[in-house]
Amino acid sequence: MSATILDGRATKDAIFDELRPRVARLAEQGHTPGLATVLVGDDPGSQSYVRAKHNDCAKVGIKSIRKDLPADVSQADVEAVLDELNADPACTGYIVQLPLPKHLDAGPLLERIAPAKDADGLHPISLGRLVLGEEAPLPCTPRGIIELLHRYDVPLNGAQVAVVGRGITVGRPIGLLLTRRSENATVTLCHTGTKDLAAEVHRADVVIAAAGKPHLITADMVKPGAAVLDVGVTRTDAGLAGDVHPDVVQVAGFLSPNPGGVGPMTRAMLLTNVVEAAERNVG
Ligand SMILES: Nc1nc(=O)c2c([nH]1)NC[C@@H]1CN(c3ccc(C(=O)N[C@@H](CCC(=O)O)C(=O)O)cc3)C=[N+]21
Repeated sequence: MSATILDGRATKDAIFDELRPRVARLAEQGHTPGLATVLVGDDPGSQSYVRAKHNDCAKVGIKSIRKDLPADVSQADVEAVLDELNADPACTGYIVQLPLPKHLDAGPLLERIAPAKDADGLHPISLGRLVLGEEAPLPCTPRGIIELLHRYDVPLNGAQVAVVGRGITVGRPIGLLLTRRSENATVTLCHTGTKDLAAEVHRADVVIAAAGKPHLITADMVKPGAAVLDVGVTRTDAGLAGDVHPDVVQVAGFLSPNPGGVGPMTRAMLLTNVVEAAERNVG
């Protein structure tokens, strides 16, 4: 038996089909949503991600604004660009593409984003609201993971979930979403200090691998029939490697591959956050 593949590309396309009429309605009201990206430097990976986001916008009718800055841009010049976007009515929401070059202080820049324009859902105000259960833009990758599971009818209510990795974009926030009453999962957050990772993973109905360690999750660790989501990705000499060993497909009930799983879902949720922000602005 082989796992059912949780197809992030097809699901992203389905979500785009749902966003298109919402964007058209906003446009008719004179409120076409706009997504801006701030990209510093010429890292090829970051450039290709940003390009994909602008292509996505074109597909659903969202206006997109690119701010590409040189690798040696000053902190003050980035701040000026953020202030400009905060004031620009054509920009509904925006992201600062990470990672930033080392000479920039990322924290104060990310905090400078107007919370109402936080498309990533990673602003301290947004994360604080998530903890408090208040309405806010949600972090895109965790939201994409949950959306993918819902669309394939993978049960979360009462499920035991093992999250592997405590990063700010995925591992740290996803437990907050999964333990809301609407999802009702029980979550264990595993990390490098976890004594028996194999045991924690083995009792899980859902495994979210977001550690950034190639092939960390092996077939023997997975409970037969579990849903496994490969979120981490690492560039190795042999090419891109996910956190999940390829043999897991033989044991899992559902598998979200990398690529083709959570990455496209992250982009779909970014656009969803922008459309929701535009709808909030119209009231
Ligand atoms: N402020 C900020 N927000 C982010 O959301 C953010 C970021 N910075 N920095 C980098 C990471 C990475 N990330 C990805 C999103 C989609 C794919 C994606 O769609 N990947 C495709 C493959 C794309 C390809 O082939 O190049 C897939 O998994 O199938 C990948 C990676 C967002 N990030």
